[in-house]
Amino acid sequence: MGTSSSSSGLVKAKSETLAEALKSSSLDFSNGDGSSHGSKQHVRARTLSSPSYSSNSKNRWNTHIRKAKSAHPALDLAGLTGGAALSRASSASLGLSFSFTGFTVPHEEIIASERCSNDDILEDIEAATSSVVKFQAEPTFPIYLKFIDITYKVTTKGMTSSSEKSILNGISGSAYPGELLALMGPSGSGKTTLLNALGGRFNQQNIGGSVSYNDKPYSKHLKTRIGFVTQDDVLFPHLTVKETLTYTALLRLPKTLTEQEKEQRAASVIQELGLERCQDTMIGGSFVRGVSGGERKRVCIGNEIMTNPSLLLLDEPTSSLDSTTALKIVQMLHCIAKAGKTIVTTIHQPSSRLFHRFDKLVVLSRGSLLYFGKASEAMSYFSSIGCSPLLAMNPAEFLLDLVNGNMNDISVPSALKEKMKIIRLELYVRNVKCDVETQYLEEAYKTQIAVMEKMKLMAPVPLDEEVKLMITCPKREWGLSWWEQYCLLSLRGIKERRHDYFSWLRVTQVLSTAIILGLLWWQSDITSQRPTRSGLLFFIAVFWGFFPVFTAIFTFPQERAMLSKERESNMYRLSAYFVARTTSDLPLDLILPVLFLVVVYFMAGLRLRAESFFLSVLTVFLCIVAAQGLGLAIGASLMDLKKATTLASVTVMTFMLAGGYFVKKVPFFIAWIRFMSFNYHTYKLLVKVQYEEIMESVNGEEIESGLKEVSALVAMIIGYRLVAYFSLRRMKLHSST
Ligand SMILES: Nc1ncnc2c1ncn2[C@@H]1O[C@H](COP(=O)(O)OP(=O)(O)OP(=O)(O)O)[C@@H](O)[C@H]1O
Repeated sequence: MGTSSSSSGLVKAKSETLAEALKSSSLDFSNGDGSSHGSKQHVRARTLSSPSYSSNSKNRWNTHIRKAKSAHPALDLAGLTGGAALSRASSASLGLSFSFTGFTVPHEEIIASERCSNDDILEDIEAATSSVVKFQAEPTFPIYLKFIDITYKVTTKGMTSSSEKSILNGISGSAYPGELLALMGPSGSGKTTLLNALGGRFNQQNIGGSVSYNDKPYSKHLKTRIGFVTQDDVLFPHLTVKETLTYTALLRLPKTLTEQEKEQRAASVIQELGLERCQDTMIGGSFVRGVSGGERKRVCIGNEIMTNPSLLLLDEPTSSLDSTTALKIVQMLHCIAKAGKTIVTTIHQPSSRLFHRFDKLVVLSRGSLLYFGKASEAMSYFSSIGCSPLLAMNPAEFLLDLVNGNMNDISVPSALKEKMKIIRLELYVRNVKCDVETQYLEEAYKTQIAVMEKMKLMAPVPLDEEVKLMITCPKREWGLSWWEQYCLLSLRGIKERRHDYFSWLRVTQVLSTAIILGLLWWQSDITSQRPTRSGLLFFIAVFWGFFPVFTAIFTFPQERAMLSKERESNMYRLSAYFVARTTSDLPLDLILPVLFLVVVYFMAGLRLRAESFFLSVLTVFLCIVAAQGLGLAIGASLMDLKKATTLASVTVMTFMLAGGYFVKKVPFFIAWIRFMSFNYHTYKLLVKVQYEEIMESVNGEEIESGLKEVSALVAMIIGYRLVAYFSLRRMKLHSST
């Protein structure tokens, strides 16, 4: 890998000298995972990444650097302080970026750093380390993101006809390691759509143009390298902030870290995002009061930055935050970017202080590109095309006013003024709708910048082919084994549903039904063969076949957004999630029927034998698990609660009617329904348990061995769950696709 030139030798020598220097100043110079990586060189400052790292550690870091400087005065100081020379060394000669305390410093950053004074670099690094150094130091790779002529169309259905709507019209741009790219534009201009396209979140056939990552197209292996903070906060409402971030750390961080290290990482993210005060507060949601909107947003960001992704995409990370917190968040993103990550964020109305943190800017209006380039050059570009503010204005405010066509405080070129007059007249006379300002700005961009920018985008990224391939085809590794994932997901599920889990409402519902049944069938005589006794048994079969279906239906549709998000980031195996989600509630599912049957047994005077009580419990348990399977299958295959409840009510009613109590002989052409009815099998088993030694038949039905019924219920338990599992496997991860 890499070229072997004389400069690479020099660079290597410098790297070694730096290693020595850092060693002598008590810093550990090794690969991120502690092993030797051949040509890949990583500096890991363990002292700094330790959880005990505090604000004065910055000073310690500076001391280390200064010690290194004085020990090796011949060393390139700019490179040493910023890690820049080494980055240049490795990226130029080895085709790799240099991993510095867990993040890479890319080629561009290095070149940029040459223009800065040593103090600037030191300041940059200080800021970066203070924000990001606490994140674990595994090696990351740079991602050069380019997008050329992105188009996106959707078909919208009207009352009578359907039409095609263009959401994005040929958007081009780029974001490289070390850069923070902001997507700006009015609401509905296509920012989220573009961000989704950049994150590979659309079916390729819906989208035109090309998005490349280190000159390679999107591949699913990139999932682990990309962090995506969605506009809607997708979090479990009943978990606390600390629990949320700790579970993310445990599930998403690599196996190379111990459980303790993962927990420490979660703790440092909490500290980093200023969430210490609310770390034990529940996240909350529509029905539960929890943390504030801004805190929730920060938890979402924490979930994504936890894994140290190479490319971080954020949709409105500062919405609903006060200006200071928003600035803090953007400052942190800026620091993460400077540490070698590629960051793209949509933003609504940044303050001027915030605006100056952006390296690049995309300005959109109605899906068209009005500007792509350096953020610092945006104002001069717009003034070059005749649009500049008449009063001192925040640049972001000016840009938004401009693209929204609010020209009150903006000087407008005479050509545009003339055009606007004609259009207004046309508007008045013919009721024509035309956005003349956007058209003007779009044309201006096309003629002034677009061609030049596209040429730049065509240039290959400064990385070796081999390194590019390493990024698109990394080894897929889970953070935990299947069993560990299962245990952790079960525990998380139980914690999230702890309020439901021991719900007194459910207990009251079951107990009151049992008492009413007991009173209605009070001490019914088993030898009297009264048909009412079979009525009681049939009701039990229906009761325990009804509620589980309607509870289970909600399971996957309710967790769809979370499942989709977590699967998108390869957090765990679907099978581990599925088994955990469908088994973690089973203990309660066993407790409730036991309670129920104890009451009914004694009150209704059912057969008082330990064996028959145990068999009745087992029968009801099988019925519950089979009914849950049906609910899970319907919910997972439809993923729509309205449709699912409608289908489930029809199915459950049919199963009940075919359950052997109301209709004794079912016509042969629909006899199969009876065999699919868990009510039927449960009823038959309950009857068998109660009457086995007393009579040969009940209500004209022969009493046989219950093996057939048990097998049928077990087949349903497995079959319905398989349907649910494969439906989830097929589930599209994003509703937009
Ligand atoms: N699947 C779709 N079907 C129909 N219209 C869509 C679809 N997806 C996006 N749109 C429309 O495309 C436009 C751009 O949407 P997008 O969410 O990207 O805007 P935005 O700039 O992110 O807005 P905001 O800042 O309000 O979040 C909107 O008018 C939206 O209604």
